[in-house]
This record gives sequence, C-alpha cells and structure tokens, in this order.
Amino acid sequence: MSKIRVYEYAKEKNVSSKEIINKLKDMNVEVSNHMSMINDTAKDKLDKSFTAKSAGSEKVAIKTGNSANTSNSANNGQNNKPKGKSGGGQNRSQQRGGNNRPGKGGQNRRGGRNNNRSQKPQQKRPAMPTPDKITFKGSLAVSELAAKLHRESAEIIKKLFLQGVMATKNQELDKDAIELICAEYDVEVEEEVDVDVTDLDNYKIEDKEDDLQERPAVVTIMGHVDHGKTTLLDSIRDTKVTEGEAGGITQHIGAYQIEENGKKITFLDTPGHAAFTSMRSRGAQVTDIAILVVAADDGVMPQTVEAINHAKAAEVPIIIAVNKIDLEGANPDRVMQELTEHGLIPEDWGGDTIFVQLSAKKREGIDDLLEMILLVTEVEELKANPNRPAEGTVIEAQLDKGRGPVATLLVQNGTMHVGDSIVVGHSYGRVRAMVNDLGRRVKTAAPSTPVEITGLNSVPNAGDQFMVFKDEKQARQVGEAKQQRQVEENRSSGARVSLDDLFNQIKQGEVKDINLIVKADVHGSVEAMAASLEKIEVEGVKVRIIHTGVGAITESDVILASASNAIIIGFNVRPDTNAKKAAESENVDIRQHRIIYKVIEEIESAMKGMLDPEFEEKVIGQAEVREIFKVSRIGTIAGSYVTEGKITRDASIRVIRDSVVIVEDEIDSLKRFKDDVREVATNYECGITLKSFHDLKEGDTFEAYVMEEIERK
Ligand SMILES: Nc1nc2c(ncn2[C@@H]2O[C@H](COP(=O)(O)OP(=O)(O)OP(=O)(O)O)[C@@H](O)[C@H]2O)c(=O)[nH]1
Repeated sequence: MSKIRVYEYAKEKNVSSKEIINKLKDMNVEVSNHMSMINDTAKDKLDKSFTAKSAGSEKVAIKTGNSANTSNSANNGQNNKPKGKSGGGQNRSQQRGGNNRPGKGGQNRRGGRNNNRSQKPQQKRPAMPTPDKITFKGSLAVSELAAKLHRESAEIIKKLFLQGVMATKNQELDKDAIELICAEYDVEVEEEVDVDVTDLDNYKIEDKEDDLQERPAVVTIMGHVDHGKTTLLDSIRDTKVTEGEAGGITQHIGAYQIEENGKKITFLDTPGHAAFTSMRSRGAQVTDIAILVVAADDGVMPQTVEAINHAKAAEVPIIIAVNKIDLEGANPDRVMQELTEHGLIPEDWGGDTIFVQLSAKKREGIDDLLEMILLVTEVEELKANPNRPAEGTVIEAQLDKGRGPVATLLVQNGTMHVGDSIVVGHSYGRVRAMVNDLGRRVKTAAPSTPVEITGLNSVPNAGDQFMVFKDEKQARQVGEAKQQRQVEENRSSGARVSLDDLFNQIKQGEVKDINLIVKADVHGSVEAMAASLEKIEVEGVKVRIIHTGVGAITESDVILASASNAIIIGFNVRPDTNAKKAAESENVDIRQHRIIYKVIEEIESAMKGMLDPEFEEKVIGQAEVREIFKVSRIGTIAGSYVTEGKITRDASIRVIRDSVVIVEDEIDSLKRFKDDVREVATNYECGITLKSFHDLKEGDTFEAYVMEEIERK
C-alpha cells in the first residue's frame, strides 16, 4: 500500500492543500498540515468526493458547450501528478488507467463519461439528484428555480407551459408557482422570511392547553358623559378593595383589582372609552368585558352608542349597568327599549344581554354587577399560563421626578417578577420594583394583575406591548433595536412636531399626544410649568411631559425630543452649543420663554391653531464679558468681546450666566474705545453698559437679539 502526502494529492487534483485538509477534516480524518500522509481509506474517500464533484461541474461544462475543457482539466490533473512518485499508488494509476481503458469506465465514472461525452455530448449530462427541499425568499426567477431543482430552465418552462403559464427564463415566479412546480418534483418548499428582531410577536411563546389556568377578567367601564362611570369605579373600589385589606392605601395606577366570592376581577381605572380605544388603535386588546353605564334618567346618548360600537368592534361582551335608578326620573325600561335598537336585548325579552340596575352613588346593585361579571368570566373561559415569562400591555406611563420612568403594566400572560429583564414598547430595562394598586410592594404579578413598575430606560406609551425575556442580553438587544428603529422611523418620516404646524397635524389625526420636554432654571418652575402644561387638553389632544430637568438644554434633551417627537420648552434656560447644532440637524423645535403663562398660552393656542407669531426673535450675536469696570457716574461697563455675529446698539440683550438667562435688558451704550458705535462685529472688543442691570460679572454672555416680523405660512 502506498501513501501520498496532502500537498501531492492537492497538486494532483489541482486544488489547494487547504481544501484537501478541510475535506479530510470533514471526513473526520486528522491531518496536521500539508505534509501529512493520507492513508488509502482516506484517499478512497477523497477520490470519491472528487468524482462526485467533477460530475457536478460537468453540468456547467455542457451548458457552455465546452466539453473539451472538461477533458483538458482531467488531463491536467494527470499531468500534474508529482514526479518521482510513479509508484504513486495503484489506485491512482488505476484511476488514470480508467481514462486509457474506456471499457472499464465503471472504475472511473468521470473518465468514462468524458470519453463517451466526447462522442455524444448531448446525451451524457448526468442528472443531479433532485433535492428533497428548497428554500427561497420572496420570489425566484425560472432559471433560479431550475438551478435549485438541478434542472434545465427549459424543463421548468415546459412544466409551466403545461400548467398554462407562459414564462421566460428570467420570469419571476411567486410562492404559489414555485410550490406548484416543486410539487411536481415532490420537493418541499420553505419560504425564508426575514425575522424582524424588533417585533415582539417573534418571541412569543405558545402555551400548551394543559398549562392554561383560569385568570381574572379585565373589565373596562364605558358610557356617556356624566352617566356615572367614575362614581361606579369609585364605589366598586371603595366597597371592595379595602375589604380584608385593612390599612391598604388605594393608589391610582390606572387599574385596580378586587375580590368577589373568592375570585378576582381587574378594573381598568380609566373612565371613558378613550383608554379603551386608544389602546385598541395600537393593537392592544386588554379588555375582556365592557360595562356600559347608562343613566336611567337620561337614556342612550351619543357616547353610549359610540361605546357600544367600540365594544362590538373589539368583540368584547357587554354588560349594561343601568345607573341612577335612585333618581325620581329614572326609567330603566326606556333604557332597555332604546338599547334594543342597537342589538342589545335583555334576557327577559328573549335576548342575551345582561342588564343590571344599580345606583353607583348609593352603592346599590354593585354586588349584582360583580356577580354578573363573574358569570360572564366563567362563560368566556378566560385563561392564561402563570408559569412562564410575563407579557402584556402598558396601561399608563409617565416620568416621575424621583423614580424615573414609571409604567403601569397589565400582565396578560405569565408571571412577572422583580428583577425580570423586560422590553416595553421602545424602552427596556429590568423590573426594579413593583407596586400593586394598594401601593404595596410586590415581588410577583400573575396574569390579569396590574402593577406599577420602575426600572425602564424611557417612558413607554399606553397601549405598548411588553415582554419579559429570560435572557437579559437578548432583552437589551431587542430593546436597543426597537429604540434605534424608532429613532430611524422618526428621522425618516421627517415629520417632526413643531408648534407652527401642530394644529394641522392634530386636524389630520397625526398627533394624539403632544410630547414636551421642559427645562427650567429652578425646580419650582419646572414643576409649576409641567403641572400647568399637563392640564391643557384641546380636542382630545393631550400634553404629555416626557422629560423635565433643571439647567441648560443639552444635546441629550434634543436627542430625546427627536426620538419621541417632542418639543422642548426652555424656561429661562438656553440650549448649549451642541444642543443648538443637534436641534438644527434633527429639526427639533425649541421654544424659549421667560414667563410661565406665555408658555401655556403658546402651547394652547398652537393646539387650537391660533398660534399667530407675527414677530420672531432673531439672535444676531453674542459677546463675552471679559472685564468689568465700575465707574461711579456711569455704572458697570462690561469690557466685552464679540464671539459670534454682531452686537448692535438697538438690540435687546439677554445676560446669560452658566447657561441660565439671568436678565433681559436693553443696551444703554455701546462703545469702541471712547466712541459710541452703532454695531460691533465678531472678533472685536467693545464696552457695553445696560440700561437697568449692572450686576454683571466676568464670564457672563450677552446674547443680542432683535424682533423680526415673520411671514406666516
Ligand atoms: N343620583 C345619582 N347620581 C349619580 C349616580 N351615579 C353617579 N351620579 C352622579 O352623576 C354625576 C356624574 O357622575 P360621574 O361618575 O362623574 O360620571 P362620569 O360618567 O364618570 O362622567 P365623566 O367622567 O364626565 O364622563 C355626579 O354628580 C355623580 O354624583 C347614581 O347612581 N345616582
């Protein structure tokens, strides 16, 4: 038995030694380098793999009609046989001999075929085995499908033709056509779909039927204005929540849970159907049962009908609470009658709608209502798997000054634990602390439980989906990808909210919340302003304060504004240089004010479409105070250096100290040396005195601005 070294074999086959080493490794034959010996068994295997390979390459040769090349390359292989190794193994000489002895073609298929082919090239193409399965993305051209099936395009074209489809080689075939053709060859087809890493649906865990357990119903109370939604929610909470929970302080977290006959019911504590609908518009379905409150003295009103339609669209069972039956003018029968017109027919009248008569104010009939809720819950067979990572929906979220982003989450499946890694809408983090509706810290939250959590890196939106990930790293990756996606979407949409076109965007339904970032010089102002701004509501559009802070407007404020489509309000503070640049490139609107009511007025009138800025402030230059001269008769002269733009005699001046506007004033005198001048340009020194403010300090900055009339769009 003779042996051959890797490099020799490689040379013989006209391939690199590396390729041979890899092939041997694939065959589990250990070789250390190109000098290693290949034993006979391994060589046999290698020979076979080369035979198979060359059979495959023949297809190409035939296709190009260049059969001579194929034979040449076979010859080359022989010619490259290492010298001095003539005894180079019987195997080799046998194989080579195969070429010389066509009659024994079976020993060397390649050689045999080559010879045959040179006689009858058209017939000799070997059929590559049809694959068991092919994969594709989107669509395939006929030629691509042919290649995947190891067939000629003509064959596929013919098959298509027989199926009544006229196609050319380059024609794109859709999924159906691909499947049809593959079915003829008994080949399985799999469509490769790009997985969207930001889509939480891709991470959803399917529960086995056996793992599902009963869960409490999540109930929303809807109805017309003043029909008693809040009173009903309050009376349910007051009568039930504190029972057995002595000392429990109810807390408004957007939802609460009560217990009736040993069973829990979760109420979304957001009166009106606004929450219900806005969540649904985000694709979140949190409600299992809708309670429709109708005042017995008022009957069916426009919002009652709206509520019915929303509940029907969401395919949520409706229980009618006929409220205020304590009133003299109460007429429950009329309510029932009116509701039949909307397909809600009481059981007594042959329908299947549950009606409960109650007085939310007098707390009568509450137990009946709860009993009916439990009944519907049973019928609906509401289930979840508590033994898996949690997922659900954001009920409410806001930024808390002390605790950072705070979100009330409704766990809809699984159980949430403190410490869980979580992705919530576009934010993510680890559940730092969980508080229930009684204000108590809890460690776990089972299905249908509302909990308030902290630990997120930003404020999510109501209606956002959340999901707990077992792997913290994965949670972070998904969260970061989602955040990045949002930044890109906002950037590409280019439709940043600016106060000037806010009204149009509201009208077109593009804006539902106005996100604001509030920066001010002192805590008190931030708080006062945030509180007043949050109260503004025009046409159902609300102000949402997503971030507040004390100090200059920074680049990170601008980036946050850009990512969340927010407007920045600076109260007595300015953007620093980087923030200015970022705001320009990111197209973020920064509004600067010195009087609180002006801020409120501006936002409110912008929302009403009445923003009418006829004049706009234009900053024309900046100067740095380098030296202070106190002159008894004149006051304080600020020896200044113009760093940007120009300072003009008639400009208004803001004095900025540590990024905070400390005063606004007028120029009293502007001098170059001893002369009064009308303006001083960049890189020139000048002496400035102000009309009323004299407490200037070295390092102060003068910002010069003029009011310019602007053209309205
Ligand atoms: N007599 C009587 N008055 C009630 C009853 N329920 C509510 N009210 C009164 O009706 C008025 C409106 O009640 P709310 O609970 O604020 O009504 P609402 O539907 O939440 O109203 P909006 O929040 O404005 O949509 C209040 O003055 C309540 O005291 C009731 O059962 N009987």
